[in-house]
Amino acid sequence: MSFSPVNFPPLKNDLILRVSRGEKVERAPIWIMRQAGRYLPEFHTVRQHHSFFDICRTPELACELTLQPIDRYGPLLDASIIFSDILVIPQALGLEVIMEPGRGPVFPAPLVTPDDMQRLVKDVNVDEALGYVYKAITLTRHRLDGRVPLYGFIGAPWTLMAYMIEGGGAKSLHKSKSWLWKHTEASHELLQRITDVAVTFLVGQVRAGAQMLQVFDSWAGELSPHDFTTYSLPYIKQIAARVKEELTAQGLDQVPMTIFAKGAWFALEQLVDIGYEVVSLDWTIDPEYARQVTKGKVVLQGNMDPSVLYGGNDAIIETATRMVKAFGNSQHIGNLGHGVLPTVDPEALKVYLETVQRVSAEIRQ
Ligand SMILES: Cc1c2[nH]c(c1CCC(=O)O)Cc1[nH]c(c(CCC(=O)O)c1C)Cc1[nH]c(c(CCC(=O)O)c1C)Cc1[nH]c(c(CCC(=O)O)c1C)C2
Repeated sequence: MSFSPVNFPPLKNDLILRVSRGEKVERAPIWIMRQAGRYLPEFHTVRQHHSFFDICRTPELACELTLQPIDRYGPLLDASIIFSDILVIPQALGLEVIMEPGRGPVFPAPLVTPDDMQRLVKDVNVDEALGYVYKAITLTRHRLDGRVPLYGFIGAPWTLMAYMIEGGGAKSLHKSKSWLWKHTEASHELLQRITDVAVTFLVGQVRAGAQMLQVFDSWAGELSPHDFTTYSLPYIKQIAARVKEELTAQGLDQVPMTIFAKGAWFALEQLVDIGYEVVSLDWTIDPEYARQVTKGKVVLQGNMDPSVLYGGNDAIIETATRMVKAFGNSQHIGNLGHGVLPTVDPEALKVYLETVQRVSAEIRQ
């Protein structure tokens, strides 16, 4: 069945959109990074029969997995995020990525020297290469039936550059970081090429039906403050500005944008001024400190340590309550400080969702 990105069912829960616009709301909305994924038994049932990237490329399957946590947790989740991966951009740029069981994503032929950039596709036709994500988004908007809004997302240029050079997840990023100093010009060229694809891709996701956008700079905290300011910040700033311009140019409505620069606590003051409505925090940042630094200029998202979900219900309730109170009745979107881990008990996550919704409502009364 094919669907068009028109006549979407009316939204029944717009809490997260209202808080992102800076409106006062009755409680904190909540969603979870990686809420569709390996901790859910229903994910493994589908995954047994299909490879990871086949699922991403098959709108029916990507839609099904996106809906799994929404079906399971019902009103305890206030947003959905399209099932895909940040590594679809390197694929669109011409690099092969395979998902190895137990190991995660692997690039059989990563970029080793700047000469390897010749292997990248020059003028990527983003809408053609990643049109399968758009189709999954459009289908999911219809199937969600307005239950919650749908996020689109990308990986930030620095994080994607690091994957493209390291060839997958890595303990230290010395290969990709060495480019920054040895091949400075080529690094900027690579970051710019990723940025150009990212802008078109995000706008395409909104055209297809995405109602919010998140940029994952998962490896931001691997950079020194100076290098983050030089090699990440200008590009994530450019992305926010150009997406907004392009949405207007194409006659599309603006959507709230979130930046998650994991580990970049040192850059918090800069992150509020680069065009994102929401700044997502990892658990190493104290919410009260974040409120002081950001001065109400952005909505804050986060940020319990995902490992607390292994600590038993008492610890989850106590930690979540403390966190919600520390964010206060300011503009807050509940989430974890990073993605939910693959071996978490889905019932433990439920306790977290319930606690954030309940306590955030209580403190707003
Ligand atoms: C947003 C998202 C991502 N991946 C997936 C989603 C789906 C939507 C959701 O959040 O529910 C599915 C998603 N992506 C993946 C899986 C597991 C695939 C499987 O084995 O079945 C799922 C469900 C595979 C994947 N993809 C990636 C890894 C990490 C590897 C490493 O650095 O060691 C892994 C393990 C790269 C990746 N992918 C993503 C990030 C950014 C968030 C983060 O920092 O965690 C990153 C770094 C983003």
